[in-house]
This record gives sequence, structure tokens and C-alpha cells, in this order.
Amino acid sequence: MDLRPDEISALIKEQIKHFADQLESKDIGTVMTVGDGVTLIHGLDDAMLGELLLFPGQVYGMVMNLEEDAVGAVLLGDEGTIKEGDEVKRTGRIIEVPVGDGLLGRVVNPLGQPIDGQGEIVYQHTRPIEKIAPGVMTRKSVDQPLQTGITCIDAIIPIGRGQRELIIGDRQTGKTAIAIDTILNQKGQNIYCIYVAIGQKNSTVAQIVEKLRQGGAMEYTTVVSAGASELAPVQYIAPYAGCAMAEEWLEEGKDVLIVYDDLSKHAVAYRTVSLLLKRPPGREAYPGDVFYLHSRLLERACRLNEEHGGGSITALPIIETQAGDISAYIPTNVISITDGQIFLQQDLFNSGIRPAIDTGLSVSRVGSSAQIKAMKQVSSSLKLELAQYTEMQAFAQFGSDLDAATKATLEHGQRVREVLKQAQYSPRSVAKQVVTLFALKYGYTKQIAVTKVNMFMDELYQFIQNQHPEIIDQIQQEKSIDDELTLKMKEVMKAFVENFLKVNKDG
Ligand SMILES: Nc1ncnc2c1ncn2[C@@H]1O[C@H](COP(=O)(O)OP(=O)(O)OP(=O)(O)O)[C@@H](O)[C@H]1O
Repeated sequence: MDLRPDEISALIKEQIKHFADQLESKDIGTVMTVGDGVTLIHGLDDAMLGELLLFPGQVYGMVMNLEEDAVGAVLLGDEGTIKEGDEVKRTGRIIEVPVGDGLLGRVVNPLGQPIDGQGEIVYQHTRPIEKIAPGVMTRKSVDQPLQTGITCIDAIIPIGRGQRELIIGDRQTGKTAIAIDTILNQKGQNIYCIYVAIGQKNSTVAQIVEKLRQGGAMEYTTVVSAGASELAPVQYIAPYAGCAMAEEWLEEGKDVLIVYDDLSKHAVAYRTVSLLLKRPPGREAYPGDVFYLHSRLLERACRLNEEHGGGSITALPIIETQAGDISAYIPTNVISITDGQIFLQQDLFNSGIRPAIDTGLSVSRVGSSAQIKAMKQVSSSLKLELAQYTEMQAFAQFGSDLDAATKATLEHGQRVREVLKQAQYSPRSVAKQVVTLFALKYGYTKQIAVTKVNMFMDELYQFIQNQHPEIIDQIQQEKSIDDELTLKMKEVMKAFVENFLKVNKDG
């Protein structure tokens, strides 16, 4: 038989054309390697970054690497059932979590599944965990306060709704305590709260949930927990899942507070995932995009303008430092992303100054515009007074012969310090904070012994509450202290101090 080359090529072309028809869809791939919670898959040419993949045994994975001829994915479940050659299906969607009011009072994992043993979550719809942050035209500047109930923060480092304020400090310095107290203080404030626990022990999370429940805070709070024993990819998605839940309420025009406890562990989980996926390590072995990891999360905190519902997400990320080193990689990254930081010092904590906030290194870049006028009036000089006190205290250690002005600064500073000390789970109302700081500002604590300052403040507030409730009402309603109120408060306080000194003879 005589076949010409062009006929042969035409035949082959025809065959190939039909062969192409028989090829399986690009939506199914094959596992090339699997191990350490990551897999390489061949054949998923159209896979998207962050897409969910379905493995045999109903195990899900998430696409993290798009390589030239393979796709790298992390597994969100047990890898024991998956082996080389297994089929992998695309799902065409990225991870979604249930959202809505059904989540209030519940403890869920980062996939939105309940882990509190209280039955299924009731929800109408789900949301993808990743979303591009609202643009600048939809936002509004921060102008409403978010009261933490902690005097030191509300007076010196105020937080506004829609702000991102970092809580940073060494281990066991009271970081979580500040976040939990803030959640507890939102009772009756019409703010929804989400507490995202990343890499914490389940027992710690259980204790926190119990505290919130006792304080009646679970009614408006959701806890998202990715425990220390969870796989790194699950810890990695936890804050995004929490943020997606917050965004649902945000779009309904509500105010939300979200705590990420803590982002150091989150960065470590991401580093684990990245190294397993053989991404090149950078500084401190973190991958190059670790800044983006946190910036895209924290950018989602915002205050929307009225046309977009006027809701807000206030974010309180937590970062743990090693030996107070805030210049390490992750702390500097997050400091530069957020609108300020509350810096907690081990030394202060150990010397009994709790919350151990270093007012010199702490700052709030936008919160002061959200502070109510009354608070501004009584707290504007506090930071300076504390700085002067700390400076003089160091200097006074060298000599006993101090002039009267120095002595007065030291005495006043001691009282300021005392007032700013606050036990856990005892948030103070705005009115109480204003009354307390007013007494401090106008020197009504001068004659009170340092050890009795807090008792004095409690009794003073109680007295005003009982005998002069109109003062409290005016502070709450007018949100400022006019001349008339100033005179009245001075009069009431003068009389109270005299009486207090009579009863407590030693001051
Ligand atoms: N204002 C406070 N007054 C008294 N004790 C406090 C105060 N704040 C925190 N503590 C105590 O200090 C300890 C550490 O607090 P917490 O767990 O909040 O710190 P942390 O920095 O979040 O710790 P970790 O490093 O474990 O995350 C706890 O036992 C807590 O009860």
C-alpha cells in the first residue's frame, strides 16, 4: 500500500482530535505525593488559589501553590486515607463558613462546625473566608468610641469603632485578659463580638468561654477556636473565618469587635504550611508574603460610611513577644499595619501594676478623635504626668533630699498609677472613669494615702451615684463637663474628701 506522508499526518491529526474528546475533564487530578499534611496534584490545570479540593474519604484540601505542572494543596483533614494516584476533584469554590445570628453564643472551629456540643448551627447562608477589604470610598473615619472598661486604655490609649489596635507583650502579661475584659464590657453596648483563638490549649479556650458565659457575654459573642492540636492549615484559616463571620454583621450595619488571639501563632502556622510546600524561607524562616498574610486580614477591619450601612469591625490582634523585643519580624509587621498598640511589660506586671500597660510605648493613632469630650477633659494630661513620674522616680532613687515640686510630682504620679491599676473582670463605666479622673485631676486624692486611693475612688463614685445621680446622668447624656458641672462636682468632692478623712483618720 502506498501512503503519502500528508495522508498519515491527516490521519494522526484526526485520531488526536477524537482522543482529546475522550480526555477527562480538567476538574479531576491525581495525587502525585502526599505527606506532612500537604499534597502535590497533577492535572488540575484550572485550579484557583485558595480553592477547596475534594479527596477520597470526604477529606478537603485547599490549593496553596499553583506550579507549572502541578498544584500544591494543604489538607484540612486526616491524610491517612489519601495515597498516591488517588483522584482529586475541584469544587470550584473557596472555603466558606456559616454566618449570621445563629452563631451567637456558639464555639465553632475555623470551618464553622460546632465544637461546643450544643447541636447544629442554624444558618441561612455562608460566606467565603477570603474577601477583598472595603475600599476607601466606602469608609468613614473613626468617630465613635469603643469602651474597653479599662481606665488606662479608655483614658490614655482610646480605641474607636473600626480601629485596629494591637495588644502586644511577652507571655503571661495579661494580653488575653485585656481582650476578654473588653468583650465583657460590651454588654448592652450593641456590639457583636468574635473571639478567635489560634493555637491555644483547648482547656484555656474552655475557661475563657466559661468566663464569658458567666459574665453574660456569650449572648453577643462567637468563639472560633483552632486549638494547638489542630493541623497548621486549620490554624491558618481561623482568623479569616472569624473575619468572614464579622463581615456578615458589618454589612447589616452592626458594630463588631473581633479579637485575634494570637497572630504570632498564626504566623507560625503559616510558616509551617509554607515550608512544607517548599516555598523559599526568608527572615526568621517566614515566607516572603507573611506581611500580606496579616495586612489583608487587618485591612478588613473598617468603619463603613452611612451609604454602606455605617457598620464597623474593630480588630484587636494580639502578638506575643520574646523578652519584650518589639523589633522582631512579626511584631514590627503588625505594628506597622495597625493603628496603634497597647504594649504590656513583664516588669510592670511583676511589680503589681496590672494591667501592665507601658503608657510610654503604647499609642492609639485614631482613637482620640472618638473619645467623648468629658473623658478628654479629664485625661489629657495623664500620659505626660505618668512620663514625668517615671522619670523622676528613677532620679529620686539617688537622693533623699527632694524639693517640694519634685515631691508633689512623685506623690501625684503614685496616685495616678494607683487609679490606673485595675483587677481582671472589673470593667469601669465611662461615668465612673470620668468621675475618678476628675478627682485625680483636681487634686482630691492629695490627702488620701496611696494604698487607699482605689477604695476612696470606689466610695466616691458610690456616693455620687446614690446622692447626686444627676451628675452621672449629665456626664452620660451631655458627654462633656461644663463650668456649672465642674463647680458642682468640685463642691461634692470637697465635702466627700473631708468626710472620708474623718472616717479614715490616717488618710
Ligand atoms: N489586671 C489584672 N489583674 C490581676 N491579674 C491579672 C490581670 N490581668 C491578667 N492577670 C493574670 O495574669 C495571668 C496572665 O494573663 P493572660 O493569660 O491574660 O496573659 P497572656 O499574656 O494572654 O498569657 P499567654 O502568654 O498565656 O497568652 C492570668 O493568670 C491572669 O489572671
